[in-house]
Amino acid sequence: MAFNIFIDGEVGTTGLQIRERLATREDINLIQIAAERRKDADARREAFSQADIAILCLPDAAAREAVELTQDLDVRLIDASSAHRVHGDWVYGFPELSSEMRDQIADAQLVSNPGCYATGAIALIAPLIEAGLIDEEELVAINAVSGYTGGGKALIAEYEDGSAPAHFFYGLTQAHKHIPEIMAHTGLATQPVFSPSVGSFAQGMVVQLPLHLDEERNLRSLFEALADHYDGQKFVQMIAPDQVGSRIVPTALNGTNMLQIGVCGSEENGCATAFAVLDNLGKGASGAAVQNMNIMLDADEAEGL
Ligand SMILES: NC(=O)C1=CN([C@@H]2O[C@H](COP(=O)(O)OP(=O)(O)OC[C@H]3O[C@@H](n4cnc5c(N)ncnc54)[C@H](OP(=O)(O)O)[C@@H]3O)[C@@H](O)[C@H]2O)C=CC1
Ligand SMILES: CC(=O)N[C@@H](CCC(=O)OP(=O)(O)O)C(=O)O
Repeated sequence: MAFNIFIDGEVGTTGLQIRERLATREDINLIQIAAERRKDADARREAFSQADIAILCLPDAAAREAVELTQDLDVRLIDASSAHRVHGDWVYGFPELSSEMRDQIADAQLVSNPGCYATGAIALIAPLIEAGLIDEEELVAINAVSGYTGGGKALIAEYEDGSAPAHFFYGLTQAHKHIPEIMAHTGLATQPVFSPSVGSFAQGMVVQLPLHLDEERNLRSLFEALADHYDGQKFVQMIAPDQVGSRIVPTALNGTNMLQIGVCGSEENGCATAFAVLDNLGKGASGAAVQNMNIMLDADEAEGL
């Protein structure tokens, strides 16, 4: 028996990648509507009514509208947008965060995919708070670089026509849309200082968490806390301090659903960085959506990824 899946926003950046991941699967039947009717409420409602799960790959406002359209239908939703990430009715779709969260995803009617930067930041901070190596009251900073596909059609066009700079920082007023979910899903009491940036590559991302070291917080304890937390996770790859080398490359995991987590620095100098590498369109978007869908369908979690 095949499951009926509707990708609302199928011709957008995230939707296309999800379609590619699902196209060859025999256990999935894609419900599709003609591209020219993609914003037609009647056509979308008809598709929602046929689907077991709909994956929303839409701007936030359109994702909220989709929820309205499905009010009286029993379709389960996975939302890739940032509309519902701190909404109490929605399960946050980050199965590696805890086994409870994975179980909640499996049973959920409504799952919200984490943001791309938030995936990296939460992946580093939450386990370190849990291990007592970061205090919830600590003042932390998060630095990041993303591929330009994260910026949507306008930014993609700037890079494709050559008018965009090789690298730029943004989010300068400390109001980035991922900050609320980072706080909500780590427990940080004070807003972290977040410095995102974009480089001249389409996909890929590094999120860095700079940390000062002390007797308890050293390279080994940081690495071990993270490695313990992610033990057995098929989409997490740990990089020990002595394996990091001299460069962290944002494009290293492109085309995959993997999340690389590592720690590097100098105990002599008392300074370290915990880092996460991911594909902003993979584990940061379409890969995470497919992984959550697999968990909701009780399919192999790695199927299609
Ligand atoms: N790109 C990324 O790195 C990531 C994106 N996301 C999130 O995923 C969502 C989709 O992003 P992305 O794929 O980049 O966006 P795109 O703009 O590439 O795709 C969105 C698609 O939705 C369509 N659309 C817009 N409004 C409606 C509507 N009312 N009804 C039906 N379809 C509509 C658009 O059509 P049209 O082009 O005609 O407007 C487009 O095809 C966003 O919320 C984004 O924040 C999440 C993680 C990472
Ligand atoms: C490079 C860039 O502009 N990135 C986007 C985030 C990518 C994205 O769309 O994130 P969501 O997962 O929240 O949807 C931004 O900073 O707003």
